[in-house]
Amino acid sequence: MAFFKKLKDRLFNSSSKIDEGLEAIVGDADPSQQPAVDKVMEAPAQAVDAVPDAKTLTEREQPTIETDPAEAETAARAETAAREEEQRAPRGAPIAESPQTALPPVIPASDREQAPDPAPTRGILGRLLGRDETPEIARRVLDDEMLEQLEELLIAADMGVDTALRVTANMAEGRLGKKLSVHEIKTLMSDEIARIMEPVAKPLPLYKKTPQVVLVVGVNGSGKTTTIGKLASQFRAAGKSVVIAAGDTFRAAAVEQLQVWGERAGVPVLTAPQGSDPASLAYDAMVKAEADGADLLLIDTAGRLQNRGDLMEELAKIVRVIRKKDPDAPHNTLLVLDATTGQNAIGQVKVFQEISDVSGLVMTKLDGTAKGGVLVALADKFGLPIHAIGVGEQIDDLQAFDPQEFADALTGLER
Ligand SMILES: Nc1nc2c(ncn2[C@@H]2O[C@H](COP(=O)(O)OP(=O)(O)OP(=O)(O)O)[C@@H](O)[C@H]2O)c(=O)[nH]1
Repeated sequence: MAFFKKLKDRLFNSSSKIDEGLEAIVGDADPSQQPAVDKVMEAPAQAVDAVPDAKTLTEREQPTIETDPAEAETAARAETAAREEEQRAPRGAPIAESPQTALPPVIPASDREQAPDPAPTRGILGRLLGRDETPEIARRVLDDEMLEQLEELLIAADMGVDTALRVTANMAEGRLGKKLSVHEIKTLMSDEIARIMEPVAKPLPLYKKTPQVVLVVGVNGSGKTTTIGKLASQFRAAGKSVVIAAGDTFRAAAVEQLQVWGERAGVPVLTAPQGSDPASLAYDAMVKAEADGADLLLIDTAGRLQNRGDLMEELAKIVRVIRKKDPDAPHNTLLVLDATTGQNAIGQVKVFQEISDVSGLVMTKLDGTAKGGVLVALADKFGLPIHAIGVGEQIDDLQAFDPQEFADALTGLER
């Protein structure tokens, strides 16, 4: 549960976008559908009018208190003076200036206008039982117009037109004309999204034959280095021995960054002089991994998509060379995608599928983006396994992909 909370908090930007959108859509009901509000019996009312006012209390209490008449007169005078003083005083906060602002401060300002007046909604039974028929749950009839609005909401969360259409069409099946609350819509939406994602939620497979070679590809800045560091750390924690090869030999900064991650994870990082052949480094890394009896070899690669032909050739050469040591290598080609690029991630999968043999995905930066829906589009379009998701910059911010948890977090659903 704590884990879900964490993911939900991390995906706040995506979920809050859908959350707010759904509230607006349901609140946007055609007046002809009224009454679109169901009243639900709730826990005993907040005793707004059950709290006796101070004056009543004082009057009730007076007879029980024996006092000297002179003392009582002095006290009465003091009380009157105090009351007059109170009425004159400007009362620090504007709280009591209007009945609206006199609501208890625990109700957030945004909710104050909508806070139902308890008096009119109280039924006879409610009064007798001291209960209120609150809160009111808004509902809206699921029709074509609402479906279109839901579609637009999902497209705005970067789910893409095709996937948004599929999700809403399945949500509508057998439910057109039914009145739905925000929570019911979220549940339907979340279940539908989870259903699409279920088949692709697969952790990185581990093979008996070692070293298992994992080639990590993706455009610059997508989070390859960080993901390699996080993966190395997790495998180390699981008792596996890991070697990293800093295959982006053109960028000194990339190599240095990988060395830092290697230190954090306690894993050796093989480097080569700037500008040297990454294929030759990959070969050396294979030799070292075999000699060390390593379980895993993680190879970082360059991500300069601007020159697709060169990158394709570079990756092909790395593969050719490591196959001299193991004809089945690389055993996995992980494509790292940055969630903040939204629909661009679709194009990146297409390109990397052309230039390498992508076997699975890691999506990074799902924290702090409102574009998390792109992962649903990727699952729907390509069906490639999603091995993990990145939800932060720290070493333990790489999580296994859980479709239902992700779908709940994306839609802001509290179960
Ligand atoms: N918020 C967040 N930031 C991340 C995540 N993964 C990576 N980053 C950040 O994204 C930036 C780029 O990450 P890198 O790992 O350097 O990306 P790269 O693909 O190796 O990029 P190059 O080194 O340029 O090839 C860094 O500032 C990371 O800290 C994540 O899951 N969440």
